[in-house]
Amino acid sequence: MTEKVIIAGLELPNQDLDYAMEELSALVEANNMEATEKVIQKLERPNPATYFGTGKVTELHELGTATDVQTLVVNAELSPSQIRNLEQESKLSVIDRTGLILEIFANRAQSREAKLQVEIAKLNYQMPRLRTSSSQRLDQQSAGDAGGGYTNRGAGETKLEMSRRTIQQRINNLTHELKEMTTSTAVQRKKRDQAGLPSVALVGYTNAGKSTTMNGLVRMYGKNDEKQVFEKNMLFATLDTSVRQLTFPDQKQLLLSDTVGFVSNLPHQLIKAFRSTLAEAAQADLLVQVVDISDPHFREMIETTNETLQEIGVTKVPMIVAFNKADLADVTYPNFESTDELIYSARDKRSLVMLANMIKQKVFTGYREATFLIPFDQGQVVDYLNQHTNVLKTDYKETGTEITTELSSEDYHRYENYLVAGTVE
Ligand SMILES: Nc1nc2c(ncn2[C@@H]2O[C@H](COP(=O)(O)OP(=O)(O)OP(=O)(O)O)[C@@H](O)[C@H]2O)c(=O)[nH]1
Ligand SMILES: [Mg+2]
Repeated sequence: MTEKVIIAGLELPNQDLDYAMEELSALVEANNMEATEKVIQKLERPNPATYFGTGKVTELHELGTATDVQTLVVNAELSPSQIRNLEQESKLSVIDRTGLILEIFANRAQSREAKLQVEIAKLNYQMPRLRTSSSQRLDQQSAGDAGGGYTNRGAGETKLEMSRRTIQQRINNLTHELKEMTTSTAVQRKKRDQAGLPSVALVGYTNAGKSTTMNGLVRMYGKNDEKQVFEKNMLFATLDTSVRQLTFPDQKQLLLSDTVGFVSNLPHQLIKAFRSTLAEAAQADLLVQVVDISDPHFREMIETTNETLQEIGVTKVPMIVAFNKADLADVTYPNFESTDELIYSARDKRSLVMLANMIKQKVFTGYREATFLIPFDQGQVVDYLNQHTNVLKTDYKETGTEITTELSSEDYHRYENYLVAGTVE
């Protein structure tokens, strides 16, 4: 049964609380809960003790009793003492925004890497919050996994210190395990880089259609054995990075990656723990920011994505903004606004061709045409050029195979020795 909750937020100066509360409500739903009551208070600044003002806290307590709701979800990251005080005075079990997002991530994580990352983020969040029910909830979710036993309310101070030490130890162990795992991921990435293929990363707000776009492109340009990634109408369906190879009809190839989506104020514990997963975007030659143009708040979502990219240190990678789900909005598609902007639908083939062409135009800029004369005993070079470059013409001469082809500057330099005079720059 879905748990009913009260969502509550402070309207501080210069804040669009309406949108923040809508987002919070979607996050609540993503955590299998239902926001049946919404409470808002206008304040100059948060109350340091209970976040909300005293009168509002009483109101929350009464509302909980009247509607038989036991849980309060607050639209902010609260300090440990704020959670404790608010729980005591409202008699409600309090979850803050960070705790909520951590719960969703914990429920979604499938791979060992994602599970480790979420667990580390959770422990870092719990550490200063021992004895509050927010951390208890998280603890119950992973009972037996996180060690347990350290969130007992009213535990003695010594026991608390001991628990903190145990948690720190566990964080260290998990971080070590994760590091070993990500080292092997980094090695894989290096191998891919050496293969010389450009890489493109899909980024954007959660549920924008990144995975659907990836699957569409893979269906059209992937090898037959390339697996589809998980796509679903829910927040944070994807928590792992997947990489797929695309080969276009002109033989040009690239690597496309799909990764975790963003939401505003993504908890810093998660950003830190997911650094290696998010690194895929930082290493890319091109970003495609997927935006759900059918959502009235798409502008805020772009803002959120750009802010998050900055926070993870992705500032210099060129980007195409791809406005998806045009079929649900009242706009013409596919339609490119400029070389950096496209309106499309990930479910539409013509759209995907257009997106692919825009991507190709950006990443294959260093490509050039050249003619090589390959001696007959160098068959492997002919094979390579046929498989990896866009061969335009093949002639058999007395001394070898003459091939005119379009190729990356890397490949050009690799076979420079075979260049036919006249094509050398
Ligand atoms: N109508 C319509 N639905 C779309 C389109 N693209 C994606 N969707 C739907 O939007 C939902 C989310 O798509 P995903 O591809 O899983 O989104 P995502 O960006 O990968 O989301 P996360 O992994 O959760 O961050 C799914 O139900 C898709 O079927 C589109 O062009 N039109
Ligand atoms: Mg996804």
